Amino acid sequence: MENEVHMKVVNGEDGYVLEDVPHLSDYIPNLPTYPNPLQDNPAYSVVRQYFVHEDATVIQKIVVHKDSQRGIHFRRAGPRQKVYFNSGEVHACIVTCGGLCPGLNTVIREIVCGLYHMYGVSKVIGINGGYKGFYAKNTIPFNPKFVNDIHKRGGTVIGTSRGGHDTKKIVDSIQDRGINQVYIIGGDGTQKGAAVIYEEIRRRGLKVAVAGIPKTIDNDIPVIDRSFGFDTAVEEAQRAIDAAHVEAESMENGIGLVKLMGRYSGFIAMFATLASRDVDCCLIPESPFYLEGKGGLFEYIEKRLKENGHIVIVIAEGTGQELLSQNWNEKDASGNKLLKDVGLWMSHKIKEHFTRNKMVLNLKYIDPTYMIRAVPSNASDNVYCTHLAQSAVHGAMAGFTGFTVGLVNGRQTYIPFNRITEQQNQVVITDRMWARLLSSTNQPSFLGAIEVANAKENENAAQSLEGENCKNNSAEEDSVAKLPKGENCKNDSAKESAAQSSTVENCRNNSAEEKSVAQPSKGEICKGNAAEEESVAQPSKGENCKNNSAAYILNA
Ligand SMILES: Nc1ncnc2c1ncn2[C@@H]1O[C@H](COP(=O)(O)OP(=O)(O)O)[C@@H](O)[C@H]1O
Ligand SMILES: O=P(O)(O)OC[C@H]1O[C@](O)(COP(=O)(O)O)[C@@H](O)[C@@H]1O
Ligand SMILES: [Mg+2]
Repeated sequence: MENEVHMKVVNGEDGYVLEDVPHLSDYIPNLPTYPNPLQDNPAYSVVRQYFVHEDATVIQKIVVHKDSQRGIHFRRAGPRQKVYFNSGEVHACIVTCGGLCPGLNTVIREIVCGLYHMYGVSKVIGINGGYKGFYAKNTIPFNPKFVNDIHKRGGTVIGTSRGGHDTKKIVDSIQDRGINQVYIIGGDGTQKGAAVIYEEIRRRGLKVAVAGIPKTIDNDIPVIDRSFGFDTAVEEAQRAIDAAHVEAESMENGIGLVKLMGRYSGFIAMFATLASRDVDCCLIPESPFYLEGKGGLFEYIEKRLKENGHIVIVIAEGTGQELLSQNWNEKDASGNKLLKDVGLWMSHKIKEHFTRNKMVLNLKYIDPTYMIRAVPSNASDNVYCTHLAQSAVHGAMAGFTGFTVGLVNGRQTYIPFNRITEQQNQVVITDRMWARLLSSTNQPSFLGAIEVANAKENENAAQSLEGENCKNNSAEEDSVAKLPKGENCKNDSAKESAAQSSTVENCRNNSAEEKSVAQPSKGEICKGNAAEEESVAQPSKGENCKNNSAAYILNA
């Protein structure tokens, strides 16, 4: 099978780059268009400029200097004046793949309802049990009544699975059933699968729009501000941390150990720790640690027990796998490495150490990993899921294909598949956010001077515009590498202060999202605003940046 990737990159003035998404008209000539039925919908007719301008794009990096190039942009999502499907013609399907995540049912509900209520589409089916359901199972007919209450349930009403991605069989099934819009909800693996489905559909010249909706409880998908369900997961993790804290502080030398999800990325652990304030130590895959000796974990535990009588430790599941699973190469059906239980390993190690040192210890290990992803999404994730689903529907109706919908700097965008599958979003331990965590827990960084220097160097190398970008995703901030030694941002739940270097550094935060704004000179204003505002960054003059609803500003 041909494995061709069609990139659409448009270059403009002053370094403007649009990483565009494909359109059905790119490979099918003379497609008819229709007026968007939304123009006659009373709910939307009152909206000023409801349709998105065809040139509207969203900038990826909102922190700029006065001489910055305009940089990478993505196409803004939303309804278009013209659509490429008429209502009666659409036969849509929805599939969910990979691990569970809060909000899956909300996304399903809103795709179904969006298609019905906004575009008058009544043929929508669910593919049962992930990718293999395309060729191995019966489909589930959807309508607004069927999906009415599903957002109140965890999981996915159409089931999910790992493995079973057979591109030919899947596209045969799409073709045989006459499906012409495919909504694919899943993580990095799923989006890679969606990309090859799109390429095969294109190779066959089919009028079928393929839209991805990124799902990952680990928040490990790059480019986007955060993934849906992440907020819920962090909130749910609080319950486990609270329980661990209550247990630990009620006993002599109490240790509460909580394992949270995070295969390669420790975002849930980091945010749950920052939110809780009861955690004394947070361990994530991105930050190596060691147990024995000076500066090690055991020394720190002993110190905290002496000072405080108890300690709460949060550990992300992918942490320290190299310590406990050498020569372990088992994989799940999708090819993801199976993890060993680092929480269990850690509790044995701690007990062993303190027994050896004849210290009384009361350790309680809590593993809420599946509990935090099996719950229904919270209110804010529900709104977010609705927005994502509707953006996907608008995109497919407008004829875009081969895209993932995603929030970039508070705006809904269409992102080409390759952009979100080529790398993984990870906590950058040279960023202010991790420094903020270290300062809030007071834990050792476990890094020697050489490792710190290396981490900073790697991070600097990864940044294309030296000194002028912050990675725009949920947890990442402009790199602390640029701060003189010892100048970290400190955090204190409602009020935060960012320590300054002599030259720069404001940072600005919102619960799940952080951006940092370097302010080298003057006149650079930050505004918080509602999620739907125009104009993200104005690099040429004024250097303003606007952020979304929950944002607040941190001034050093
Ligand atoms: N490189 C790939 N190409 C095609 N399909 C893939 C690829 N990686 C994963 N998949 C498929 O995507 C689905 C979900 O992948 P998985 O890694 O389990 O979860 P997630 O999408 O949440 O990362 C599985 O059905 C798997 O077979
Ligand atoms: O659901 P499984 O197969 O037990 O796998 C658990 C894994 O799923 C996750 O929750 C999410 O992983 P995916 O995004 O790949 O679905 C990981 O945090 C965890 O390691
Ligand atoms: Mg994955």
